[in-house]
Amino acid sequence: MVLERWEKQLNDLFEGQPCDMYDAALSDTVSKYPVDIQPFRDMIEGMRLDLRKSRYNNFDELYLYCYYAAGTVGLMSVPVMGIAPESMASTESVHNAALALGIANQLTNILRDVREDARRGKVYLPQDELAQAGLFEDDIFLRQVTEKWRSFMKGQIKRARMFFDKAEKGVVSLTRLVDGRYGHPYCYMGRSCMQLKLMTISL
Ligand SMILES: CC(C)=CCC/C(C)=C/CC/C(C)=C/CC/C(C)=C/COP(=O)(O)OP(=O)(O)O
Repeated sequence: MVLERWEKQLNDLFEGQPCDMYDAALSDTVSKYPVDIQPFRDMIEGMRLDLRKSRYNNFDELYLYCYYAAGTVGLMSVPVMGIAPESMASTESVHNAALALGIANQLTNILRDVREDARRGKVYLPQDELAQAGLFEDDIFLRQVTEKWRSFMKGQIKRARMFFDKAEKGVVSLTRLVDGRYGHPYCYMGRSCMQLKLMTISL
């Protein structure tokens, strides 16, 4: 299976034996910076989870998925971006901020793509919170924008914003910031916060 092959290639490239040019680029990065293999393994695990799971009972379960899908990217990025020696922040707090940025970004994508995901049979919203709000899956599938839905979504948007707030504190501690869509943390923050704002306005 593809994911097993990726896992094997991942181990190989971390040992300096890349199998293609993409792996060679990552292998080179791994040789230059103290990158840990675990977030990469966790990302593959997330893909496995996504193949077998289409509902999330509560936020804890959803958080774990968000960690696999995007929190991992935050943890992969920190060793490359570097923590400024003069920064007073602990390594742990910078990792937590990077993790929070990944979670915030993934939550935003989930809220943005609710309908598209539902069409594929996927609901990445906590089932217990949907039930508490008096919502049923048909409200999603039938695209019912009711008062209940509006209020539920406002709560979800608020939570995503909280993760962005948590992330923001860590950015100042980074040393090597690269511009571009998949580079600078502020790019993710700006783009996703704009998406959250547009969602709020359209509710
Ligand atoms: C904050 C600190 C201390 C460090 C930042 C470390 C970084 C760069 C973290 C990035 C985390 C992050 C935003 C991960 C998400 C990666 C991901 C799955 C991107 C795809 O998302 P979009 O680009 O929004 O997707 P669409 O193309 O569907 O819109």
